[in-house]
Amino acid sequence: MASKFIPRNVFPLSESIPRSYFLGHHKAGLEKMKKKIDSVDYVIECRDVRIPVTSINPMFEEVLGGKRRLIVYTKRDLLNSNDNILRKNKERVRKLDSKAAAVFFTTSTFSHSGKPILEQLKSDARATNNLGTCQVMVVGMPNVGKSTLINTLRNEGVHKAKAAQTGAQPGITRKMGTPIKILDRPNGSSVYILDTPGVFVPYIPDAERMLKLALCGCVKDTIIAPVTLADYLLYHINQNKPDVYEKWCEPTNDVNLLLDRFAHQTGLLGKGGIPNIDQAALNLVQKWRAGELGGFFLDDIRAELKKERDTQNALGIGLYKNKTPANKRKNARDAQTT
Ligand SMILES: Nc1nc2c(ncn2[C@@H]2O[C@H](COP(=O)(O)OP(=O)(O)OP(=O)(O)O)[C@@H](O)[C@H]2O)c(=O)[nH]1
Repeated sequence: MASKFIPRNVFPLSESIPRSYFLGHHKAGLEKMKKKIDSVDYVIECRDVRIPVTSINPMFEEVLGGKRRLIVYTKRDLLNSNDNILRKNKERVRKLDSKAAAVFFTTSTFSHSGKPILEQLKSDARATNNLGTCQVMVVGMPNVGKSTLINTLRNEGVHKAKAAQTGAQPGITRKMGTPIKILDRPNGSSVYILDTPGVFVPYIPDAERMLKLALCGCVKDTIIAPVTLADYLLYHINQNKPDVYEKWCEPTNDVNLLLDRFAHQTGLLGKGGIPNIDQAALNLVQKWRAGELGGFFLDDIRAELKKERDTQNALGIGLYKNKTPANKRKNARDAQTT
């Protein structure tokens, strides 16, 4: 009788995994946001629903300050966890955003998906300038789907064609765009939206977070070795549904075996019939990104929330600032001395 397959429950992280991907246009984009923020009335922050914690960029907290904000978890179609897991995780995710005006889980590639967001903006986004136009800035990590969301909102809101360029690789938007109209409100005022370049963080101390961001496409595919990325994907697939790759290979923890079989069966062979393992690894990752190999959370949201809280409390920054008893005492002391 065949022995039962046991998936790995820990992924071996190599020290050689790069931890940074902070490019010139990320830095410039962040600077531009800082300059622009005073003339912006509202912020939409996009995060990838598969990595709801890992795709938070704490640097936005510093830049965006207290601007009224709604959070959009993008690429909802790429999750097909069972309803119970999804509901529980959505509740956990919402806890992250207690200060947000609203939270949405959206598939921007579906038509009409922007409707609830537009309804929210219609009633909630106020213009602070004399012209009565409201400016909304969209921010997020690279490739989370900001420009796609903008196009959907524009199409739904003012029935106009695509205005922002989109693409499967990060870094398609490199400069802050010009304002794009997405809504005419009954009171005669309009809502305009600004696209911004995706911004990464300067250094990711946790190598596993880097792998998650890379797997979701926030990092260029040349940064992490394709076989490492495919191995990390295999680790997650095995914990969720190993039968998604049964047409190529039996359940395995050996990425080289899977890639070898995949390369042979999909014709990825070089001279002398040698399988092109790197290309096989990239193709496998792309299949997952296209939703063909199951959709699941990469973040263990409960564990990530705890890790995030611990890190940010230690640094005294970000989402959890002011929330610990020690911080509350410090804030009370600060308030007394000012
Ligand atoms: N399946 C799926 N794909 C999406 C969705 N939203 C965006 N995408 C895809 O994700 C990729 C990145 O989308 P963009 O809108 O270009 O992302 P961006 O955040 O503007 O990227 P940068 O230019 O790096 O800032 C594209 O291939 C989109 O088609 C979604 O809801 N579902």
